Amino acid sequence: MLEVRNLSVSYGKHRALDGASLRVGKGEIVVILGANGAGKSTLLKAICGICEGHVAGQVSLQNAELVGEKPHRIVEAGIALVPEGRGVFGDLTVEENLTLGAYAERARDEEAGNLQRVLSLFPKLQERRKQTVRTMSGGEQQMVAIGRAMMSNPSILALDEPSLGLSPLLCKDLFESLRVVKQAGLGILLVEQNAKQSLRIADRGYLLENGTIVHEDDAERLANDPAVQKAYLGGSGAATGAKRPAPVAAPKPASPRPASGPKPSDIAAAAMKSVSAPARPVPAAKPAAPAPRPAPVTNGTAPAPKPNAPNISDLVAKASATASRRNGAMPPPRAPVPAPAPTQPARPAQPAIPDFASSSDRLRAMIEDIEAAARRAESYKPRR
Ligand SMILES: Nc1ncnc2c1ncn2[C@@H]1O[C@H](COP(=O)(O)OP(=O)(O)OP(=O)(O)O)[C@@H](O)[C@H]1O
Repeated sequence: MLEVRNLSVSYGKHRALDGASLRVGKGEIVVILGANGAGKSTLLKAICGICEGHVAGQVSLQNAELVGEKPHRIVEAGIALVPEGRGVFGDLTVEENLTLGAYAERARDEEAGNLQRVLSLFPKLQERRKQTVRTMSGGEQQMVAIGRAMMSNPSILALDEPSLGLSPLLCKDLFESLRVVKQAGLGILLVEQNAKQSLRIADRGYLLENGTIVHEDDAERLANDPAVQKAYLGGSGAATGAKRPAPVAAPKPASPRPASGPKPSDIAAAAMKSVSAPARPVPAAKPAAPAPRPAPVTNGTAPAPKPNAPNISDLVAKASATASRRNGAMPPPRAPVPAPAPTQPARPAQPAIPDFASSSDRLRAMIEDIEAAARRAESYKPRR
């Protein structure tokens, strides 16, 4: 029914999909497995006419050629996409989202019937018809997205990682729902990282590696194939349930900041490095003696920074505490606590004013200045 032949996509010079061929029959679930960046989303986007890259090859549905067609023509032809990230309209109700899905001409005459079909498929949506979608859970929103796609009365439903971000329980529900959708006679093209569960409901599967389909088989054989188990199911016993299901690759981070990113202290240090010089001249009133400047101490137990190796994390924490004090209740002013005298006599070469060549010194000096100003402000009494 859906036939993809020799489909290739390039983003500039980057070949993201290379001669992919596949088919999806009526009432069949076909899963595409592949690691991050393998080209799975690109494949779906190219089929649905929304790919930003250059697309070559053939996509046909019931013998109608679709490559080069506008996305809405492809929806009219009978392919509906549930995009990664769902794309629901958060400020609209469930019913409004579903109704929008019936925009295609092929769906308009059967809008009422399709709505009933979707609501009986997802009873929760029936209960929540009037609920604003953004107030729903991730799993419920995913149901809205699938329901909305089904409202276009498609013959092929393409889903891009629908289980992403769902709890294991909701995943189970989702895959069960897809089984019901299949029973309604739709063909399903499913891109998934959850290999174990998707192979359980799928009829066939394709393995996509670096833009190339490297293997095709029926789902049961794929699930029992030791190579597939090793690459996609987390070990040899996974298909029998003996091992924890593993995604094809590391799951996408929920937040845009990678867990392994730079530490706040590294970011602070890098930011300070970009400051080429102190923002203002060093005040002349600063003590000229070689003794270290009084250390700003936010409480009696805070360690005074070591003259030569201040800890950036401590400084950042102090700066943050200063800011909190300013925003919240002001504690009674504290007298500045002098730093302990250096254990060794200060060397003449050591400047009285910190050497601003070091970014951490600059940061420390700025914080000290800010704290000194805050102390002056706290103890300021206007003359009558
Ligand atoms: N719009 C784009 N412009 C340039 N390169 C892109 C674009 N979209 C995708 N790519 C690149 O094409 C390759 C395949 O990306 P694609 O999103 O299809 O992979 P994927 O298998 O869906 O990955 P994931 O599982 O992480 O979503 C990647 O190298 C990606 O960086």
